[in-house]
Amino acid sequence: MPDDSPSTFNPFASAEITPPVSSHWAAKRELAQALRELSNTLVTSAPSEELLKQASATISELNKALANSPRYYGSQEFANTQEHGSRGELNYELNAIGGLSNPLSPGLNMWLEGKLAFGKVKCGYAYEGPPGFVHGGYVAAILDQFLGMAQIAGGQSGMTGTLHVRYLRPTPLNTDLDLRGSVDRVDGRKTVVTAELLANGEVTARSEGLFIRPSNTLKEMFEKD
Ligand SMILES: CCCCCCCCCCCCCC(=O)SCCNC(=O)CCNC(=O)[C@H](O)C(C)(C)COP(=O)(O)OP(=O)(O)OC[C@H]1O[C@@H](n2cnc3c(N)ncnc32)[C@H](O)[C@@H]1OP(=O)(O)O
Repeated sequence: MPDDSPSTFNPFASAEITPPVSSHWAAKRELAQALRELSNTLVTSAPSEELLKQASATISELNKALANSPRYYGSQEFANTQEHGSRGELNYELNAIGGLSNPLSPGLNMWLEGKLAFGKVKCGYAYEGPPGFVHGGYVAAILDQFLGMAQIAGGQSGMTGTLHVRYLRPTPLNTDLDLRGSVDRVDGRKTVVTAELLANGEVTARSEGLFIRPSNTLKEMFEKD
């Protein structure tokens, strides 16, 4: 069973995308990207009703075929198989905001340069809130995930206790967005991290997160009996 021992896997050492652990996960990344493209097409097109119904039927068939394979519910269950990589590797694939094998994730890429954290992401039309702009919930989620990675520079990692976001201006869709952040202070199990989200060099949102290293172990928190 996985334990709390530190993993050597570190996808945040550079801006390079870390390769998948196996050809299986390479294929999953490809399918996730195809599904992202499908989502983008669905929310930006007006096909005939007939074509829409045909697409639903085709996709339902595909879903049935995929569902008829071994199933693992969540990254912990995948990790327990010991055939799909470590918990860290699986989080890198399946995470809701950064996971390359998760079609709902906008694919946030993040890394550390010394004590400074950097990130890049682009949100297509499926992430629209105000017309032409990224939904504020996604902005907050992207910042949360980014702050959660940046806290590593403080020497520990924990769960988000509080997240504060100040939305300065709307964040545009289909635009390369940059993130930068750093640890403000560490106080016992608490780490306070700040970050900015930028579009075309302008800050669109500023945030501060308080991360708390839990009193219980990862095993207690994430592994079911
Ligand atoms: C190593 C662990 C790694 C975890 C995975 C890392 C993944 C990172 C990915 C990140 C990206 C993804 C991000 C996500 O999506 S993370 C998902 C969103 N966050 C959560 O679901 C967190 C849910 N909450 C908890 O699990 C626990 O309550 C935590 C772990 C937060 C604390 O439970 P614990 O039992 O350990 O705490 P304690 O009672 O001993 O209190 C300790 C101190 O903290 C203070 N306090 C407590 N709660 C809060 C609060 N909410 N705000 C402000 N302060 C709070 C408390 O007053 C006390 O202060 P003091 O009296 O000492 O001054």
